[in-house]
Amino acid sequence: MKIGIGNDHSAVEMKNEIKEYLESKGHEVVNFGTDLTESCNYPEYGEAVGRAVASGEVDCGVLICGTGIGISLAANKVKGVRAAVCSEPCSARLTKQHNNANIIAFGARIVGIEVAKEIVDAWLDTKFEGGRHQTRVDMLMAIENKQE
Ligand SMILES: O=C(CO)[C@H](O)[C@H](O)[C@H](O)COP(=O)(O)O
Repeated sequence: MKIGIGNDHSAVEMKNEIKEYLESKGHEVVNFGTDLTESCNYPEYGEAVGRAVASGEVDCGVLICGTGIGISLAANKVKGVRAAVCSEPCSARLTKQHNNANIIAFGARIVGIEVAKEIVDAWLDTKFEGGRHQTRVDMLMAIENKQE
């Protein structure tokens, strides 16, 4: 798979480890995050990965900031994105099965590297179940097209 990865200053080391881990499993990883530990702003990186996923430039995305929350909020502003913050593998598996999340996010200040790898594996190794969940995902995405 071609996977976009993004991060802010709080997650440079974890981004590098996850990128290397994914590459070791045969994935192509495109880095949209910062490689610097100087303070920066997570919306830039969440949006970049969100746009890459929504346009099809990459198949899916991994986002990491301090908590995973801010950067996923940014990605979820992009039409077509379903970014889910997960701090353990069970939720990561379920967000693919039920929500067909196309971006997984987690916090470098919340989970350790081994749990982060388990989260990514659980999400990548799981398939969307469709059926009743497709109805709900369709409803989710239809919210984007409603006029305010
Ligand atoms: O956006 C976040 C929280 O939702 C991320 O955890 C950021 O990484 C965090 O806000 C950065 O905080 P810092 O004090 O500027 O390092």
